Amino acid sequence: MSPSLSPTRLTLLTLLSATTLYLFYKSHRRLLHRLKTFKTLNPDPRGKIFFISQTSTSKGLAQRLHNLLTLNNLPFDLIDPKDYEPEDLCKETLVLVIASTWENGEPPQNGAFLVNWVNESAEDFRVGAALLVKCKFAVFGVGSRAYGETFNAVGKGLSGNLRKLGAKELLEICEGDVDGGDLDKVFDGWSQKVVEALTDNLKENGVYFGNLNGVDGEASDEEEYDDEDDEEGENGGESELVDLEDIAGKGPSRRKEMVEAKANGELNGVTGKKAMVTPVIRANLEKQGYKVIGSHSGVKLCRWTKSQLRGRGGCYKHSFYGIESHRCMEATPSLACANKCVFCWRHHTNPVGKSWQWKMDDPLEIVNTAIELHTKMIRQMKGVPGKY
Ligand SMILES: Cc1cc2nc3c(=O)[nH]c(=O)nc-3n(C[C@H](O)[C@H](O)[C@H](O)COP(=O)(O)O)c2cc1C
Repeated sequence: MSPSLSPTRLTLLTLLSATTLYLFYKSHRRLLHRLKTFKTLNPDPRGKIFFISQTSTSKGLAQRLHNLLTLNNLPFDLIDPKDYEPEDLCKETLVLVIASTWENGEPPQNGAFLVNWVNESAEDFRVGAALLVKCKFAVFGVGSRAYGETFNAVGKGLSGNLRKLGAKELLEICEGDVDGGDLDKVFDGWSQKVVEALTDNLKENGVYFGNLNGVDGEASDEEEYDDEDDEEGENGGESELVDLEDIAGKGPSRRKEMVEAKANGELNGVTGKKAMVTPVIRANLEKQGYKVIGSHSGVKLCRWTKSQLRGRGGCYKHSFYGIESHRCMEATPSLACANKCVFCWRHHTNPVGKSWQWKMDDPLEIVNTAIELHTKMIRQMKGVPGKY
């Protein structure tokens, strides 16, 4: 045997080849992961112009803005919101809205669904304040000052609620008055400012709207790659946390559900129930550690129960009245008991006065989930081995 093929060298050579192959495989996976992340974060690199319009005044203005942006090489899609799925807003990075207001401060028909979705989401604590964090927006309101308090109510409401959902203003809202005699001049001035804001960004950052004032469309260092994700992928397992971007727009949407319900004659309060958990809400709740039950409830141990189980003090019920609600699930598990020691959003969002219509379909499942969470917690505290 030649010295170059001695067993030690052979082993070394094999090890080196295996390492090279492994590194190649890892870098390939890393590249795939980056591509996937980039796609998720930048599903559509074009901006959107929405027109919310009844008699085409706002639609005409939106078309004018679209032409101006195109002339300046700023790629935008002109969108009629009646053809748009609001849950896709989570994927947008730049949104311009031209919105008129009608009777009693209501939106025109073509934008009613989108406007209601934004308004309801902004008031729904389960949705969270970071839903549209990647999005920059600007609103131009079309209305008449003659209507007093409701002057441009739709534009103003949208602007405030988009902010509540985490979107950032590219420009402050601009309010056009159709009876003021200067609507075109005001609109053209605002449009020019939009172009300037976008082209300034293009000069500074090399992109016309990604990374606007620090809002980045690219993955951050932490997000870029996580070896644990990789291991999960390798094991063929699924991550328990569902990423908002992964789920948004993929599950059954609220608009689709409504269309289907209408086709089945189920709407208008006859037998129709509004789904409580849209894909966006579900993803948010699961990220917060809730177990979502049916389309109506989410359950997780309340922080006081956890604290009490850890011997760090309980809630006011214990301090003031000595009620040991953290032990309730051990003794006589019931829905009433679950209410005491699990946080179930039903009890924090009284539907009275809200448009939600729902009832509790699976009380048993709520209790069982509460018992399961409680038991897991206690086993964990006692150091019982197992997967929690
Ligand atoms: C019946 C009616 C009600 C209106 N109510 C309001 C209102 O509450 N607030 C407002 O700012 N403008 C109001 N306007 C003015 C409209 O917003 C205005 O006519 C606008 O140009 C309509 O734009 P659009 O064609 O894009 O829908 C109202 C107009 C009409 C005809």
